[in-house]
Amino acid sequence: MLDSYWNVAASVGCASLLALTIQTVRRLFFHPLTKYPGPPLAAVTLWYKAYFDIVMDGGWAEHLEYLHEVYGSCILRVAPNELHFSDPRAYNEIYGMGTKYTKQPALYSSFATDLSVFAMFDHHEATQRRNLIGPFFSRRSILNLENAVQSKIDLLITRLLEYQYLKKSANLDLAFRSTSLEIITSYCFGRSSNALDSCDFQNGILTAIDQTLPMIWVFKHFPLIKHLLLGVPESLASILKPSTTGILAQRKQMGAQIDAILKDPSSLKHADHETIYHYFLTPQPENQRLPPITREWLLDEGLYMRFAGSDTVGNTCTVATYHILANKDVRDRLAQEVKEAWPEKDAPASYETLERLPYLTAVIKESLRMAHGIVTPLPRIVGPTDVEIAGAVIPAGTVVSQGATIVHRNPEIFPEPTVFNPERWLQEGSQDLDKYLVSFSKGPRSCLGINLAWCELYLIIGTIFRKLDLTPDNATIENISFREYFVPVHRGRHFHAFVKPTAD
Ligand code: HEM
Repeated sequence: MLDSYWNVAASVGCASLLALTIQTVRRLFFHPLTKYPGPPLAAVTLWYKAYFDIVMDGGWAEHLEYLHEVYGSCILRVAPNELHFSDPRAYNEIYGMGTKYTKQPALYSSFATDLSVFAMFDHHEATQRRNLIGPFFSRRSILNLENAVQSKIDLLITRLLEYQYLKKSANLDLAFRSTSLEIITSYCFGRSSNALDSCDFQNGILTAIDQTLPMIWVFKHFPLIKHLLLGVPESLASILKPSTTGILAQRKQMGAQIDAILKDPSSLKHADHETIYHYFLTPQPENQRLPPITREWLLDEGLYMRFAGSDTVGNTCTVATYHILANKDVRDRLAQEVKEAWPEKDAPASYETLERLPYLTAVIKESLRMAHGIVTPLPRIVGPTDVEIAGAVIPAGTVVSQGATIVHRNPEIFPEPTVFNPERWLQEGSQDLDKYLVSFSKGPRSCLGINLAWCELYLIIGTIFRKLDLTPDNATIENISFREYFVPVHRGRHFHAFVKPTAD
């Protein structure tokens, strides 16, 4: 009896080994991507990438830069069925207008917001959903709700000014993330996150986001874990893995808000301004009818919006402030320009006034370049037929991507890429650089919140450097170095500064 078990086990073992050997040989020598250079291990197995994502603590984007240097090629095979491009002209061919490549489900399902527009794969469905949400983030809507944004920035300034009496420096990383979180929560949902009221800007939602982010690589490479942790009762999931409590707490809190609205949609009439719920719950024209709007759909969309709108803007403001304070010339020129346009600092300055300032605009563009926006290369599946990218024929079904960090750090486009140099955006012919600023991505799946993001960046950076005199507290570049968890995650000591009001 025991013998027959051993025989079965040995046969299964041999068959598995044989299958693995055949797969390895096929991937190495007979795969359509064989002609592209890259690490052989990456061509054979997805565990190569998993190692850099999980074990190297969000180290994939950094490793890609190293690989392009080592192999000296602008197209690399970085997984059995995946190519990464470093030639910046490829960016438009992968993501630009007119492309209809599908987002790669393996990555976009890792965020536990499967029903959001962000995680939609079908091009037609995503376009329909974007058309529904788009007007809410149009420039006109942003201008209408500018006061709601400005009032949160005024609160930020008040909170930061308290630090002059506390005799300690303020954590600007948390302060900016709290501000963008508060803005997106109020703008989209008509509620306050209370993030700007919490002591030293420490608050539950940011903690939950920080707990959730490291899980995305685990969920991507081990999807079963995601289903198990999110499928079991809440109390059990948090015992199994405390970092899921963040996701569960967020779902619970926003779920309660959605339940209240679905129970009594007329409560929306009392909101201070329009929210995304007004858009979603307004009956659509017959010819554009979307699938029925469910609680789960609203929940996934809301959770993604809150994530998309908070860390991205907050991180860009932190990177901007770090570099402006580290460069006296930049700081002086910026402060002077803003002061000239906004002489009475206690009177409000509008977004439209600030966006006309050329130096402030250049500072924001340079900050977006150095903050990158989303640091994970955004994977797309090409098809339905073979296509040409960067002059090479790419077989249908191949996953392709180009990281924003690769474009933003290209010395041929941005000489001395590690230097914060707003002047590069003001030189003759610099309009051509705009097409290489890819922080918001490009084309049909580019950022839906871009208008709100620009408005926030102008108002936050303009107001900070008009009203506050900041002195960095032991700042080093490590304060803004990051690990790649889709968005940049700052691991070390956060960027802190002492705060005083400006003289006039
Ligand atoms: C500096 C700030 C921001 C940056 C750099 C940024 C960047 C990006 C990028 C690169 C994408 C494409 C992601 C992908 O293809 O996987 C994206 C998508 C998206 N962003 Fe933003 N974003 C910012 C702010 C915002 C804000 C304030 C919102 C408002 C809610 C927002 C909402 C979205 C949404 C809904 C998508 C998904 C669009 C789709 O999949 O079709 N973003 N963003």
